[in-house]
Amino acid sequence: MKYSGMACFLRSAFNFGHLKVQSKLSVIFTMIILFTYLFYCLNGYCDSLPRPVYDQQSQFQSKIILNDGHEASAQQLGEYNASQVSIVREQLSDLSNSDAPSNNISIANNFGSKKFPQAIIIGVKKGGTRALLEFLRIHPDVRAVGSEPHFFDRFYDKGLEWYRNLMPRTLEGQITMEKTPSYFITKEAPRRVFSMSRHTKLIVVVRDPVTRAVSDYTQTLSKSPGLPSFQNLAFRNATTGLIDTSWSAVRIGIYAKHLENWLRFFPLSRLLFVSGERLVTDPAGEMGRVQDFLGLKRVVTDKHFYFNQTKGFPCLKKPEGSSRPRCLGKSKGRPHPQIPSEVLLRLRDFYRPFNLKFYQMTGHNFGWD
Ligand SMILES: Nc1ncnc2c1ncn2[C@@H]1O[C@H](COP(=O)(O)OS(=O)(=O)O)[C@@H](OP(=O)(O)O)[C@H]1O
Repeated sequence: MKYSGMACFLRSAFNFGHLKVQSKLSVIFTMIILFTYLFYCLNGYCDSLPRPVYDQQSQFQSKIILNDGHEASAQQLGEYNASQVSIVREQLSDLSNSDAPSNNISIANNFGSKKFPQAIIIGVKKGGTRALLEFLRIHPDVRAVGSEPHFFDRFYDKGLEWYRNLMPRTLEGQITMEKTPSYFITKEAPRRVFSMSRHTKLIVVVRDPVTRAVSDYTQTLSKSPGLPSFQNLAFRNATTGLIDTSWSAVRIGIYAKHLENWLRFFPLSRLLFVSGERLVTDPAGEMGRVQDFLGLKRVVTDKHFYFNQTKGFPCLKKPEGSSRPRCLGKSKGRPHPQIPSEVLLRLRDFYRPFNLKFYQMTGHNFGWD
């Protein structure tokens, strides 16, 4: 029954004897194209056609918000932990000034395969990690997750396959990357990354720990305006000037202590320390070092940057195929509250021995003292 119906359809489709040979040929040709297109769509290949940027962005955002590597419904979105949503919202706002977030998101890609990251930006929080990742994403051989996966600190129990599924697809020769600044201070992270791959390259963006602490405080203050003053939180005892190392804004800046944990598993050669200060004053120079470390051709150069006077930070010149230059969002490079100079001096004294140790461990003087 099915076959006789089909035969009838084909007979009537090709029964156009009254047409001239030329017209017949063009009708046959058109039908071949239509059938081929139908065949490809049924096999799912139509998905790889480029979509409008806004469509990709919304798809990208829902993937990020859920962080589960799968397409998800609005209901699942509502069920998702509120703090996660707010973290991701901030991460998205970091990218808000980008028109297409980066060239490797603006092309729908169903080719290649999802691999574990060969390189991870592991820290430090407020060091300039977002800037580094966005600058790297201009490189055609780098593909990175836009959000922070937090696999090696928060979601390790979800398993490695869950993690790999979050990664973008890469082609031969492309590097998969992600950034989660809290890995640097997570005790279990070095062992966990090592058990994924001992060859993972680790990048740490470090910044003067005093400025970093103020930046960290500024971020918390923006979310909780009733927060006590910086000095109230920084000192255990204001009279003696004893620093409260249990305050995370202070603790994160003791870089030497955290680095020790990583050096138990990885040789120093597997780590690259990027100066957060130089990333602002000489982004191209710092990007040169990063590309060398990753074994990439130096594609990202000074041609890609301009200094935006209003923002006070380097931004990306308009990338190819985009109409606007790109700066990071409002939560990056925001003004800091005024902290009394004696408080900052005391904090600087506190960090000095740790900084010296860090310079010795890395063989690099970052000039914070
Ligand atoms: N090009 C450019 N544009 C804007 N901001 C820049 C840039 N390069 C470095 N920075 C500095 O990055 C600081 C934020 O660091 P992170 O991205 O690591 O923050 S986070 O841990 O992901 O929240 C951010 O800290 P704040 O100045 O305190 O906002 C910036 O100083």
